[in-house]
Amino acid sequence: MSRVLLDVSGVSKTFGGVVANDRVSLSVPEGAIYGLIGPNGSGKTTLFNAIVGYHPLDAGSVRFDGAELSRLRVGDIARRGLLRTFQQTRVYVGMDCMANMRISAPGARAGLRGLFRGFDPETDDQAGELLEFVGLQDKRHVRAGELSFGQQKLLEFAMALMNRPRMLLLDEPTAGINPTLINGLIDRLRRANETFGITLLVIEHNMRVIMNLADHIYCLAHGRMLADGPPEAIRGDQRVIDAYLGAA
Ligand SMILES: Nc1ncnc2c1ncn2[C@@H]1O[C@H](COP(=O)(O)OP(=O)(O)OP(=O)(O)O)[C@@H](O)[C@H]1O
Repeated sequence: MSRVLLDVSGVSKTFGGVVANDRVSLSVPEGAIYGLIGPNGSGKTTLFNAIVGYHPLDAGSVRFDGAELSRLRVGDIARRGLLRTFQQTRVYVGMDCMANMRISAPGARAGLRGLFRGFDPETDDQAGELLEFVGLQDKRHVRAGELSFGQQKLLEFAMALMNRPRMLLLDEPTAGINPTLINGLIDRLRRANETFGITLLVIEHNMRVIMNLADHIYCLAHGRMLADGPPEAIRGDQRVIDAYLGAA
């Protein structure tokens, strides 16, 4: 097995009286695709936020490639190659796809001026190639707001790839997408893992998707790590089944 890239150890986070993460630990080896599941409110998004520096931890540590992240800011963590996407897409609806890609290039956000000044050919080449990778090459000059929700998710994924991440945390990448596009998106996630070597940790409610995609699955319930194992073990784990039935 490859070496550990992301190592979360004993992470706790409380909001007022709500214990959203209670001493959560997990680790993801470099080059793997891991899943994170759990009923609504079990603490999955809170854990993603903790990993990428959106909020300070109450306790615990997050190490990425051996370095402690828990005191770093979001931007510093992103520069180390660890990025996340969101349940709701975050594309710029008034801009076309190319402009969305350009503004996602490292350093672009620091100077909006760059948008008007034009970008270097290398950035544009990379943007074009990645739009092609996600199947949006025909939509280069279409405003993101005119894309379907599923296409916006593909665009958001391509925007994340502009940063050449080492690891992506994906928060429900298939939520709200029609079944045809879901298969395309899964295929792209797998290819990003195989072709670019990007390690993935994926929150997913769609069991068919995560069972097919992930090498290994962690399951949270009530803020705690309930179980982890290969998909076939998780599928039959009575604790996991009970957690979902109890939450239904
Ligand atoms: N900023 C916040 N302020 C207060 N409570 C919060 C905050 N963020 C999360 N929580 C609470 O923490 C708990 C865990 O929420 P979280 O969003 O992490 O769960 P989740 O597993 O991602 O849920 P879902 O599957 O519905 O997205 C919930 O009880 C939620 O209400």
